[in-house]
Amino acid sequence: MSVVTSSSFNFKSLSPSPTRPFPSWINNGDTSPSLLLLREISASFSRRSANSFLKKVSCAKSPDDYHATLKSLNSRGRFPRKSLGQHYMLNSDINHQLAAAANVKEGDFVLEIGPGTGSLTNVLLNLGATVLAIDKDPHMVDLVRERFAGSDKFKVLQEDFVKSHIRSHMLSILEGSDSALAKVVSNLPFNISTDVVKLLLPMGDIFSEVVLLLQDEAALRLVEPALRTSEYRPINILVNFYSEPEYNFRVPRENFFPQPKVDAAVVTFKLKHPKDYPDVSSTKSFFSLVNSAFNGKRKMLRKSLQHISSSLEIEKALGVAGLPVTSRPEELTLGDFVKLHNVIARE
Ligand SMILES: C[S@@+](CC[C@H](N)C(=O)[O-])C[C@H]1O[C@@H](n2cnc3c(N)ncnc32)[C@H](O)[C@@H]1O
Repeated sequence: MSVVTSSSFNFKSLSPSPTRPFPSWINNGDTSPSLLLLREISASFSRRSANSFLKKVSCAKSPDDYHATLKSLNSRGRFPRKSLGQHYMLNSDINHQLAAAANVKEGDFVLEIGPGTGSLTNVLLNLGATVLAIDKDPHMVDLVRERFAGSDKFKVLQEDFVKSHIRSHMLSILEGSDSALAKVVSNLPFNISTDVVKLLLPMGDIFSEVVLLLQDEAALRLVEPALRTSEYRPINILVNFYSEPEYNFRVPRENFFPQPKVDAAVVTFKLKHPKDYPDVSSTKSFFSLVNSAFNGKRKMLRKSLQHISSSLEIEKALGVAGLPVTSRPEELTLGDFVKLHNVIARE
């Protein structure tokens, strides 16, 4: 595995037409666009880290290594955009591990959010999957459309994933295919990860697995929240209601270009089929109860749920559900919320 360190990269320092003088140790004779870009970036490194960086670049063999990624972006005059969370994956081992976590194989249908330059897409297509990719950046869409123009197993849409009609896109792709359920594999922009989780996890009738590269701390909070902590939130109830989550492994920040300020982690959500969801009369009223409960996080449920029933009735329902009358939301597991909801719904 070749890990590139570019710790001092700064989005703003990257100018499309480099005019700053480059340090003499970088070969000024080569004027290829990617080397100019590389020099611009490297100008902000120390001499030692830049030397080791260049050495690693020259050793890299992947078609999506540091140099290839820069070249690909530079061929379109593109620079990573912070607002779009554009941190490109440089380590093809990680892309392979993402695909392996979802057990991607010949004949699978895979949704990829944010293909970027297509490094993960390439791995998915090589495994024999059909890929629907959605990217908000029209330049990245053009780039991957061109890169995979020869493949009839690739389709890309230029859309904001959060606003996309993903259910109808997937149903039209799966229609008439033998493949029962599709998979999601994605190196996500961190800023839309919560929205993506909320959108995709309730789609157990369409997807079997959702494998995401998330911010490490966010991943831990989603998968291993501790009861009675401030990190325990309604999204933890949602994650466990709709899926079996698993934290796979941490991905150090050095594997991305440009390097983010935080590490990432691969998380697998095995989606439950709707027939296996916890038994509640209405998911809408269940999550409405959960959200109301957490609205008054420090409050006891007999107070925060007063708009549903009187304090006395909530106390009674808590008792019937086998819970202390003084319960607070962060003390209840998914199972406890299900019991409480069903007791209240029966009354
Ligand atoms: C972290 S980069 C990952 C790129 C590529 N998958 C890789 O591993 O190198 C995130 C990608 O998501 C795209 N993106 C950002 N916001 C998006 C949104 N709301 N909907 C769809 N794509 C988005 C960015 O343009 C970028 O290509």
